[in-house]
Amino acid sequence: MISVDQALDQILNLLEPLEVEEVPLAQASGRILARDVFAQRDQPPFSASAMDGYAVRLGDIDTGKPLEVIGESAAGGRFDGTLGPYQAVRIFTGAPVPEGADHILIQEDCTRDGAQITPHDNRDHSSYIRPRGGDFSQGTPLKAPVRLGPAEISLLASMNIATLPVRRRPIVALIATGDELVAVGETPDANQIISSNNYGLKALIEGLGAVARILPIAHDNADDLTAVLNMSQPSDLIVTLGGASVGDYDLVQSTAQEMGLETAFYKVAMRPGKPLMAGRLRSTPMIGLPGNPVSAMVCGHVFIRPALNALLGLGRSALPSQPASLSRDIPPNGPRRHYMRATLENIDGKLSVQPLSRQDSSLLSVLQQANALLIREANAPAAKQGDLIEVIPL
Ligand SMILES: Nc1nc2c(c(=O)[nH]1)N[C@H]1C(S)=C(S)[C@@H](COP(=O)(O)OP(=O)(O)OC[C@H]3O[C@@H](n4cnc5c(N)ncnc54)[C@H](O)[C@@H]3O)O[C@H]1N2
Ligand code: MOO
Repeated sequence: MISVDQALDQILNLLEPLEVEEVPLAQASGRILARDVFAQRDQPPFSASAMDGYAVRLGDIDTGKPLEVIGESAAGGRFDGTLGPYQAVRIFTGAPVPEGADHILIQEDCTRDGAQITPHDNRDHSSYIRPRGGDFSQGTPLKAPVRLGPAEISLLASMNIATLPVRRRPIVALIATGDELVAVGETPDANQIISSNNYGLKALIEGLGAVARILPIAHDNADDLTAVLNMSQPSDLIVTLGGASVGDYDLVQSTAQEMGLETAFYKVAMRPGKPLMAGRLRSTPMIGLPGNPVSAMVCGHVFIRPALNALLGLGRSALPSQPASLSRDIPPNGPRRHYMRATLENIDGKLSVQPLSRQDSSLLSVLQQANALLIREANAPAAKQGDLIEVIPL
């Protein structure tokens, strides 16, 4: 059996970043920027007022003398003249600061009487001027690769970048296998269960900006599996669910091999997830996940997430983990790295992690209560309450 790190490395070796396509900004949410893009303009494009009030010369208002209001600068327009001594221009938030002014006197800090304003003694001392280019200037890059969330999208809009080079969305074909499975919404007979793994994986995959195609459930025979595997195009990755272990009806690997699968590895020293398999079927990378529902989802986090990141040009890396303090003693671990379902809490700024009491890989209700995977290394000795241990937040 190979280690989790070796398995991930071999999976990543099967994958190349996908092609780049141009999309309009309004359709770029959640996509991965594939090349650096550059601001088309300065922002703000002029020095701008941050408040409603009066553009003045700071030296004038310190004297306590009244100032004469000689014009107005509102957002979308500007005051064209130059401010002279003891003059003020009425100004609004976002409007250009007129020539000669170096300070915005907010309207709460003065009294207006006709065309005159008198500054109050007890004033706010901020200048309230946003300098030209203070946010970014023309040519400022947004560096690739980066996932485009709301902050990036609004920044790019402000940079006046109307279309963007992004990675094509990976297409993942999902194949659940097993005679006991029926699709959600159908009526199972007494010996059947509802197929959940394909829906859980679809949610995980689509949350990362990829497209999941749920194919028909394959029955536990080579003909049916072959027929469904033959439906897997178009796809950038084939993920099978179940049929991975050593039982008489675990036929995924042997059937795929008949179809030309080149196996990269089979079996990983991890719990849950031991019967994981990966390879290349014809030209498409394929990952065979174990059928136990929690095993499938844990492998989804540990392998499918990094695999999709690789297809999206986000590099080759394992999911980030961080240390947290154990909230109770735990026994030594066996020979496989254990990803324990756990709850992670921030207590007074310190992360505390508690493994859930039931760790069987069939328990979706336990997975749903977990918000982290606690990593127990292979053959780790017993750990004590308060020990620091690595966790992957989910
Ligand atoms: N003698 C051995 N038996 C098993 C071993 C082993 O090493 N020796 N490994 C165990 C481990 S670990 C796992 S994990 C499972 C994985 O088996 P398979 O990948 O072949 O999965 P199945 O047998 O098809 O199913 C296991 C379990 O999960 C349920 N299942 C399957 N697919 C779905 C689905 N889409 N949605 C919901 N539930 C699903 C299935 O009904 C079974 O209950 O093998 C152990 N056995
Ligand atoms: O490793 Mo299996 O994946 O325990 O449930």
